[in-house]
Amino acid sequence: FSVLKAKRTQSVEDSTTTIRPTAAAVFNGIENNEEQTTSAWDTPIQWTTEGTSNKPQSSLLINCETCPDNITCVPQIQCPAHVRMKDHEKPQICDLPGGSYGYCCVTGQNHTARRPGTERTPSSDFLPMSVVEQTRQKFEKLMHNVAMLPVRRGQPEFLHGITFHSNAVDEKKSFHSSNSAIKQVIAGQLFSKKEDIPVDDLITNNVQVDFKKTPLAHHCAGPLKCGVPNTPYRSFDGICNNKLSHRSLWGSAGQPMERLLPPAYEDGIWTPRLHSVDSSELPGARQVSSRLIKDIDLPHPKYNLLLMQFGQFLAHDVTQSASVRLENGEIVECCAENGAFALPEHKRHFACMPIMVPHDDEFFGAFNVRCMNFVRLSLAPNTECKVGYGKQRSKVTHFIDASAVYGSSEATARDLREFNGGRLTMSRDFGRDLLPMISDKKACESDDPGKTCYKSGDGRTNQIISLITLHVLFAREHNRIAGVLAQLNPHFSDETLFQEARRILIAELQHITYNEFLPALIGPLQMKRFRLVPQHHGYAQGYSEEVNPAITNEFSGAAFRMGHSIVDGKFHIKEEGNRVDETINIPDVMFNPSRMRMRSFYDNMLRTMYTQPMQRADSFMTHGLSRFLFRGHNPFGLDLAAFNIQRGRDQGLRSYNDYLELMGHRKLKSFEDLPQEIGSKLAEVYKHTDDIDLWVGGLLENPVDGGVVGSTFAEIIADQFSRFKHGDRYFYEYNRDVNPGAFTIDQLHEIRKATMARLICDNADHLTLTKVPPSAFVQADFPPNHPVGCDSAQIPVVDLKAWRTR
Ligand code: HEM
Ligand SMILES: [Ca+2]
Repeated sequence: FSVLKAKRTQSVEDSTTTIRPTAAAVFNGIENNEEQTTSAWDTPIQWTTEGTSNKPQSSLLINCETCPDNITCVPQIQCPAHVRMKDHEKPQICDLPGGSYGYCCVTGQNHTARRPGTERTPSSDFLPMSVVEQTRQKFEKLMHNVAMLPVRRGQPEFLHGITFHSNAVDEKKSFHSSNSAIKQVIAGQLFSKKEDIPVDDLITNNVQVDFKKTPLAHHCAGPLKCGVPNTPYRSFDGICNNKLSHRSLWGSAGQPMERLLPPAYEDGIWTPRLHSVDSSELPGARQVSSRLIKDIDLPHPKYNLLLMQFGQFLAHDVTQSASVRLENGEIVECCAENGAFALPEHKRHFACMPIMVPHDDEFFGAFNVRCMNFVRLSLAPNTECKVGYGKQRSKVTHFIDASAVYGSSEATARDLREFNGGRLTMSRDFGRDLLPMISDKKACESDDPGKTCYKSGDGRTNQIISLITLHVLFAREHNRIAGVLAQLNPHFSDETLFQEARRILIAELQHITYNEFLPALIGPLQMKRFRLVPQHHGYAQGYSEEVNPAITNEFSGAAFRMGHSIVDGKFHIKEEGNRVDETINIPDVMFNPSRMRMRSFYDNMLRTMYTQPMQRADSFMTHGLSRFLFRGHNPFGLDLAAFNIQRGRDQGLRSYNDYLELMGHRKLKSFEDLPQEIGSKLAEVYKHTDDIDLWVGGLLENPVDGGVVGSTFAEIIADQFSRFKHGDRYFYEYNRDVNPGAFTIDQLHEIRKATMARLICDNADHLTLTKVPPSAFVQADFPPNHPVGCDSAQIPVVDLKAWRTR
């Protein structure tokens, strides 16, 4: 939005002037809702007890380095309590790196801290047994009184279900823990209705009712004892990253997603946002998608498909939600007769939230599709044993720890290891190393023996062939490192070689993420503001055991799904010499990786990715994803844009407007606050600016300077990567005081040479790929990024001699 953008950059620029005394002055444009309670999820500091408005107008920005202990200067998005404050209560503003400003905030990133004294105490502070019994009855009814129709193999919905699959053991665990969480949610719904608890108290965790002594307490976690707190290698499941026993589960597999703002659940517990602020129904997800998310080909002028593909690989490292499943592990079906209609409500599974397709739909109408299967996400039990809203479960470790390579449990890692020379198991194919084949039928489309599907640490690997290519690249890099370490240190055991290679690979992945990928995506200002820039020398500071590294719903449900817009509908596979050999439509290579076996395909795919432009991050998406997703052999597929919109509502994301406010911007009061073209498009679909779905609003913004996404997504993404850095004790840049597996300064120096280009050089087959652009996420013909030979000084080598121990 150019208008919006102008307003926003203006406020940032303003902050560079020295006379910006109070938050109130800066934010005088922000509405204040007098009716809102002052209950908050964070505790910002007021600079003087009388309130900031008493500060002399000429005072300078406060530099938080001079603040008292445990007060930090954070971007507004990391101090969400300000949203509920009146102007004169707003926290003191302070200097952030990059010439921008933030808020002095006491609790840093703890977004759920309550203000003492504001808790609401219902008639009892424990859950009455009558509610527990009602819960049991309701749950039984939900589980057994409905048609348990599974989705059939061969349907696009089946492949969609694979997206949430990990492995049989984890699926079982997931099923039981999600059921416990659903029971807790039902109890919360019954209890809050009985006690007439306002939604606002529920969504701000302001109700102190525990169910410790009831059967619902099955999953209430006591503090976990972490055996040796200083093991040099991170655990596979991410447990015990945080040394404090009551936070030892933070960031580990199976832990709940957290949130930047309270959920928009209509009942305060788990009912999705389905209504406009004027109480009418929100426009359906498919309507929004078909009206606003068109397929227009706008290639990005600078970045290539490798950036897109690295983004998805990274997304799968840090987040995997799971949909609610049938008891036997099968996928829930909410529609009937191949999507001709939705099952009647009394027959539907409780987790059904089908996407209704209008009869005159521009595409699906012709196929008589009126219903698209959509199943709500499973939940994680409330570990504090308190009545509260449902939190979505993520199955993978939240940290950036190459869990997509090694898995998110020790058992998965074991299954992937060769137990020889520290290596991961690979399959040999025409003398090349590819991933091992998979035997679990639930992870692949077809039983056809001619079709291969591959196994890695992540269940989504076969989703698209370019993703498999990156998985091969990282698995090969692990084995390459293990091989070099074995030569340098012949006395190393298989276990030491494996763990050391893993530690180095994770460090390379983290370095490439923060050094190459993230700056391209969110631009230099956000990198500085959120303190994400890697250092050139020495160890980094900034670890805090207060920072929860958890994925936020806003990140997984909206901001990082910007990636769906940068996908191109086709791969133009070119052999050397620029002759187009094959154009592949992406639905043809979803869960259909047989091309991987062609001898030069791996090289060709890598080259295509760094040569072919990605698409711009905008409100356009290829029909390959919005009409033909996972079509298999069917004439039509699914609509990923509609899924993203429906998923945001399932996850309780608030409207786009609320996130503008969170970042300290003015809310949109009417569609006229937007440039005419965008405003009128949105007004055709939404009734009110408070209804706009976050994913849609975020994609409509202009990119930030030097970045790919608009400022709302840039901030949500920056906040997430700040959690991954400041909340991960094993982050590669930390020294021994923090990180028990810290690198020596010489080793760190080598890790900092890691680039995506070097990874390609070291792990390509070099059959048809000879030269690589030094900035591998930038298009190869974007000057001065001309491809060079792998022995060029422009692509430095990570010298593993720094790991020689004798
Ligand atoms: C290349 C083609 C891609 C396909 C076919 C694909 C497909 C999907 C599907 C089916 C889902 C689940 C949708 C739902 O039911 O909610 C999903 C989720 C997601 N996708 Fe993609 N995606 C692609 C690329 C990307 C890229 C490039 C990114 C980021 C740069 C990305 C980021 C995400 C994220 C963050 C989620 C949510 C994950 C979770 O928490 O469960 N995707 N994608
Ligand atoms: Ca991970």
